[in-house]
Amino acid sequence: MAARVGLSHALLASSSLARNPPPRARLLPYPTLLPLPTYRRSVSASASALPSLRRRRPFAARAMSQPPEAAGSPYAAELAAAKKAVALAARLCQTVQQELVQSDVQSKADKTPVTVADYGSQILVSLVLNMEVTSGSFSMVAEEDSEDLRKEGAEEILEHITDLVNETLAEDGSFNISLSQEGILSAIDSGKSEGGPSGRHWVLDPIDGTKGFVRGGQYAIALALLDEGKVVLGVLGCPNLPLTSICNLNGNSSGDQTGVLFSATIGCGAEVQSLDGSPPQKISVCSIDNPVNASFFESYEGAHNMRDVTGSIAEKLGVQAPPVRIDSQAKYGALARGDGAIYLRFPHKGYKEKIWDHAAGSIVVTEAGGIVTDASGKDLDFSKGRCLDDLDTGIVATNKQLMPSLLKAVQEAIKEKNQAPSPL
Ligand SMILES: Nc1ncnc2c1ncn2[C@@H]1O[C@H](COP(=O)(O)O)[C@@H](OP(=O)(O)O)[C@H]1O
Ligand SMILES: [Mg+2]
Ligand SMILES: [Mg+2]
Ligand SMILES: [Mg+2]
Repeated sequence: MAARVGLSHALLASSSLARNPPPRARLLPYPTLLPLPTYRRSVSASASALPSLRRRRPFAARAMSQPPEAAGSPYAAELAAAKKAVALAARLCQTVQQELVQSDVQSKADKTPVTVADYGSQILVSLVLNMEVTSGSFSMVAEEDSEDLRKEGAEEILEHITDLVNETLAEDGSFNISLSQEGILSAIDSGKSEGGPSGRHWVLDPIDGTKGFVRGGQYAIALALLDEGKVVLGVLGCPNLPLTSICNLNGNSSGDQTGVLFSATIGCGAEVQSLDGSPPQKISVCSIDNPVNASFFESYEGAHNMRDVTGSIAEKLGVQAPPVRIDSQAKYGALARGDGAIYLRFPHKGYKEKIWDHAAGSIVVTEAGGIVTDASGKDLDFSKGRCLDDLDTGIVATNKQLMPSLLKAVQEAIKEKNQAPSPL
């Protein structure tokens, strides 16, 4: 286990923390200083296998530290820190996606992909939250851990991640700090909390939609705060999502400006702004009340959804438009700003939903006036640990007008599926 090592006085003297000292500085729970002054990453190959991505303005972590619009809310400081953390992580993800090579993508024990950017994003979010939120103890439930990076043969990828993180920190300039490889591993493992019903826990999906990220499609950096088992704050960074509606694009970015940050605090509404720091604007779900006019979102990945169930629900409701298939919690964000009317998610039997796949997205939708429940109409319970344990079958999200007829259609479709003879 990594020793708790604080920031050295020399480092503090030249850092932004020294200029604006927090009332009670918390020691970083992991060693931070690099043994060497700088690393430079050699970018070796082009991402020829990926669709080309335009170079864009870097996202502005600094711009996110403007006075929080939820000022007066008990979570104003946490919201400002969360936005800053997500914007910085988005910057790293964007850089990696533009230059992604095969060796940047690894396969985890459960056969799902993880990339250097998933790790890099988790490290940066952990670091920024530790630096910016100095009250109370730090607990984070996050998707990734360092186990594979500690194995023999992982030295090169660990060095690559270390370089990426330190270069992102240096380019941003908000934090005069760099991490050693041990600091990198410890920062990843600061996300090992089990969460639960008491106290405060950050919930992080450093890249939601890793498959979309690797494909050059949609993905999200999803960060939420649980307080006494309830989601009280959520931030979704969607670097490839157009600033205007995604409706009818089937997940592809248009020529419009992309890079969207959704945020919500309990009781304060939901907002959207560009990831490079435009002023936030209030958003709300659509007001459609006739399902015939509704459009619905579902996963891009067919294996993440029972499409016979979602197809049957759409048919029962009379939905005419084809589903809009996009990766990640960008679906929740798009729903929250009214790009579509319904989000359906019915994983195959046996799959356990993780809290980091829904915490940030669900509060963005509910604070935008929508409802998110399971198939029986029950609220999602984020207090049970790392998984959504009590979930009945699937997740549905829509506006208040459509929810009663949607739940009826969902329950009928599930009943019919359960009664149908199973294929041999
Ligand atoms: N078989 C499966 N069924 C449902 N969800 C799955 C799945 N395998 C992986 N997932 C989850 O689906 C998430 C992506 O959601 P979406 O389908 O909406 O894009 C993944 O998040 P990560 O990419 O963070 O691992 C992962 O947690
Ligand atoms: Mg994953
Ligand atoms: Mg995820
Ligand atoms: Mg993920």
